[in-house]
Amino acid sequence: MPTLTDTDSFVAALRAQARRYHDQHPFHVEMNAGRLSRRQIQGWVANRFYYQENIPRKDAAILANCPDREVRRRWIRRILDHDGTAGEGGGIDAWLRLGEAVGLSREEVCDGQHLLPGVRFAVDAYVTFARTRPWVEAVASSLTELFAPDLMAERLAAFERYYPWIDRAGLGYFRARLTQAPRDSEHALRVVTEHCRSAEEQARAVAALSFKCDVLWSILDAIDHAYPD
Ligand SMILES: O=C(O)c1cc(C(=O)O)c2c(n1)C(=O)C(=O)c1cc(C(=O)O)[nH]c1-2
Repeated sequence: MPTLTDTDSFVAALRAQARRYHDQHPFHVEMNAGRLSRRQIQGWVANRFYYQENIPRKDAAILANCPDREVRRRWIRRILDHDGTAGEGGGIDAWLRLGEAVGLSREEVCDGQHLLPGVRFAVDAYVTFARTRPWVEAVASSLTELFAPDLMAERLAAFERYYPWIDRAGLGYFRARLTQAPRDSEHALRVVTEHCRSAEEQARAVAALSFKCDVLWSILDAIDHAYPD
């Protein structure tokens, strides 16, 4: 049986993937230093929409593959957080408001006219991973959200400080994620540590998280390449 130390070192191995998180991508470094142009910010917002709109489909794939009712009952909230409900807009609506705040119409964000092939491939790979891999690995791949809150807080401050042309009303998405991401990642970490007991299962969870870091990095590579200035 694994000891407590095993769980500790497993969690440490997961957290060590922070070294490969996209906060260190040159595009994000430039963004947070206030050095991106309006066109670069617009390109990022338009392309990241494809990630946002596919997150609920990724989470629905996890639900479909998960036999554990307790996990499903908790996980379904993620879908509502993004899709919203009849009475309340969700994250996707909030992202469209961010689009408007940076000068993009809802239509041009929704119809994918700015969507780059590399971003599409990376996001599609994430959804396919959740559809085809064991559900616990897909849950592990969501753990990049352990690293997201610091980046979100830094991004919020940077947008307010360096990009005065962006309408403040459009920043609600990031504010909401500051509380949603820690709540979600804490749950995902509990699920992963409970279900990955053997060294092999733990290694597969770390590999899933590493894959996800590659997804996020590739998205920014494609954006960085298409919008050099
Ligand atoms: O802007 C970001 O840096 C960032 C990163 C991540 C992430 O680390 O996966 C997510 C988000 N945002 C995000 O907004 C979001 O809803 C989200 C869901 C997930 C996921 O894998 O389930 N990651 C992320």
